[in-house]
Amino acid sequence: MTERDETTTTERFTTDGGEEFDPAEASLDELRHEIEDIDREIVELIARRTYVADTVAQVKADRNLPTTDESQEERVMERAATNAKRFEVDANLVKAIFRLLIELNKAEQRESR
Ligand SMILES: C=C(O[C@@H]1C=C(C(=O)O)C=C[C@H]1O)C(=O)O
Repeated sequence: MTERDETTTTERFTTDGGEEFDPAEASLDELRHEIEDIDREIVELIARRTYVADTVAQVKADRNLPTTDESQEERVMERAATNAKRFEVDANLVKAIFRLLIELNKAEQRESR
């Protein structure tokens, strides 16, 4: 008997293949799968945001408007902070992410002009 066997009172589970595994590890695995799904959704949302911003860029180009719209950027940043508070996440962190998203769009918009 190993030291771990003597000290643990946790019920033992087996995988389909009959190997023993730690239930704490199993839930860690489930949680990581959940994170994986969320991460894919985040990338999908970034792609959607980028696509719409590209369309905005085309409209601006057609109307001879500049790529950058600082007042719109301020509105986006303010909304990001409001939503961060609503969902109880760090507003500075969320704002930093949105700053990056905006810069990403502007870099792409400049390239396509
Ligand atoms: C997408 C736009 O173009 C730029 C990018 C923005 C963004 O990514 O949110 C906001 C303002 C603009 O500087 C826009 O004007 O709405």
